[in-house]
Amino acid sequence: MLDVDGLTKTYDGHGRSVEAIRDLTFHVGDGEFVCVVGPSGAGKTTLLRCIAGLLDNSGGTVTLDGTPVTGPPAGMAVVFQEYGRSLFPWLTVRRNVEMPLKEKGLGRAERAAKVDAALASVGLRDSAGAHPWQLSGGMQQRVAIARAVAYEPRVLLMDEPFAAVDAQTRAELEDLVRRLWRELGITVLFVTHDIDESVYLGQRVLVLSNRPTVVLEDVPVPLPDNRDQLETRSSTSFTETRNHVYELVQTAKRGGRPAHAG
Ligand SMILES: Nc1ncnc2c1ncn2[C@@H]1O[C@H](COP(=O)(O)OP(=O)(O)OP(=O)(O)O)[C@@H](O)[C@H]1O
Repeated sequence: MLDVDGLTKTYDGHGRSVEAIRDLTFHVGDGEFVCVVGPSGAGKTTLLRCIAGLLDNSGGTVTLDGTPVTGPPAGMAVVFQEYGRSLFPWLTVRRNVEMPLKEKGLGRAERAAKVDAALASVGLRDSAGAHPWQLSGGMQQRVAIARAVAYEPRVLLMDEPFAAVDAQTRAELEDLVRRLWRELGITVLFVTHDIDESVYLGQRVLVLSNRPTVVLEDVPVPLPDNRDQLETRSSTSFTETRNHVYELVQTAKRGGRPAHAG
C-alpha cells in the first residue's frame, strides 16, 4: 500500500545543509496500523511530509498503491499536532469537515450525510454549528479527525496528533483512532514521541535512528486487536515490547545505527 524506498532528504538553504533522512526504506501493508518513534530531531515530521507529498524528497521514492507520490495524493489524509492551526476559525465545525468533500466534488446531499456520519463517529454531532475556537483542545482535534475520516482516505497519516491534549483526553482519542481504524479498514501511519502510545496503538513500531535517519528496527507488537487502556497497558507483552522500544530509542539517542547503515 505504502512503499518508502531509499528515501533521502537534505534541507539546503541559507548557507547550511542538513541531511535529515538517509536511505530510509519500509513498507506498510493495506489496512496496517504502523507507528513511528525516534529521538527528537530524528526526522519524523520530515518523513511524514515527504510521504504526504508536502515536501520534495532529495532521492528515493514514496509510492502509494503503486503510484509515485509527487504532490498531495488523492486518498491520503493528514492530521497534525497543531489542531489550532489546521482548522479554519471562521468556518463552523460542519463547514470545516465539509471542505475537503467539496474539493472532492461531492454533491450537497452526499456531503451532508458524510459530515453527519463523521461527526457522530467522533461524538461531536451536537457541535456541528460551533466554531473551532468555541471548543476545547481535545474537541478541536476530534474535528480534525472527523475531517480526515469524512474524506474516506485509504491512508491516514498522523503527526503527534495528541501531543497537546491532556492525558485523559489523549487516552480517549487513542481509543477513538483505533476504533475508526478497525471500523473503516484504513491504513494508518502514526508518528509519536510517546513510546507507550506507539505500542498501545500500533501493530508494528518503526524505531528511527538519530539524524541522518534510517530505520533502526521494525518491532512487531504482539498484542491482540482488542485493546484496553488498563488491561493492555498492564499486560506482560505490553511491558516487554515497551521496554524493548525504549531501549532502542536510547540506543538511537546515543547514535546507534543498524550494522548495514552508513
Ligand atoms: N525547513 C527546514 N530547514 C532546515 N532544516 C530543517 C527544516 N525542517 C527540519 N529541519 C531539520 O531536519 C531535522 C529533522 O527535523 P524534523 O522536524 O523532521 O524532526 P522530528 O523527528 O519530527 O523532531 P521532533 O521529534 O523534535 O518533532 C532537524 O535537524 C531539523 O533541524
